[in-house]
Amino acid sequence: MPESLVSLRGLRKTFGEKTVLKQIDLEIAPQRGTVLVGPSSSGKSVLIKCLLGLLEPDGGDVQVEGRSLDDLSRAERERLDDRIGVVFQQNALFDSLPVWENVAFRLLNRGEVSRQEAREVAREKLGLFGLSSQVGERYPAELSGGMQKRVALARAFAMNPDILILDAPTDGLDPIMTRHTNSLIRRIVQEHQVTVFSIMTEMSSALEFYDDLAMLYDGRIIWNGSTEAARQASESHLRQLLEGRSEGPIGMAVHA
Ligand SMILES: Nc1ncnc2c1ncn2[C@@H]1O[C@H](COP(=O)(O)OP(=O)(O)OP(=O)(O)O)[C@@H](O)[C@H]1O
Repeated sequence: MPESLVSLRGLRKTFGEKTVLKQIDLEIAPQRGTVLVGPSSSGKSVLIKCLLGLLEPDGGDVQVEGRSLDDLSRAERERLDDRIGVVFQQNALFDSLPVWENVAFRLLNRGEVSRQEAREVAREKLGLFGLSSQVGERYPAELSGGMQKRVALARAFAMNPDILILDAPTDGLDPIMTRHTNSLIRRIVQEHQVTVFSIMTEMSSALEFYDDLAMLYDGRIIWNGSTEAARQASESHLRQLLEGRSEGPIGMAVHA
């Protein structure tokens, strides 16, 4: 097994005058859960979008299984996309489609299963997140924020991905659903050899449910190691974030 599934090498991303990612070097181990933490506006979502190829980095490279994303043919890229389940921070559901079609979107697009089979997959995946098949017939705009998040999670699982990329997958969920979702993700990593890379804003869940932790600060990964080591780490930025203290080296001001 390779030591890392995804490698980010010297990744840089600038918007106008603002360099959000200065130099990102990170190895994401296969079949483990890695959590990305960092203060608000530190560039976590930008990092994930660069990793997914949704934003073009200004420098550096993203490699999956030792191959640069830039070198993949269109067909290889599509095959890779089929292996990746994604939850975006804002869920990114299609308002014009009923929930079940949102969940089964990729399956339907592939055209390899009937609508009936796709509907059945959607029903099963919605069920994983406590949503009934009646919810499947409704439209995203009719659902609460927490329900929309569950739909986005169900969609991420629809293709039985072996890589899950999650941007704040439990934000907006109640504590019961948060725990259920975190446990489910954990179980899936363990039982199905899935690799998870997830942004988390809730530090106790980050430490409890993930194997490895990387902290993004000032455009760089300033700490990276096991969550077990993170609990004991003395690095001052990481300690402040984990303990949620306002005093410390991380300021609270955010500049647009
Ligand atoms: N498309 C864009 N154009 C211009 N600036 C952007 C763009 N996307 C992100 N940014 C800026 O990049 C910075 C990092 O944003 P990002 O959403 O990655 O932060 P984050 O760490 O995910 O924050 P949070 O935890 O608050 O969601 C912010 O200052 C944001 O305004």
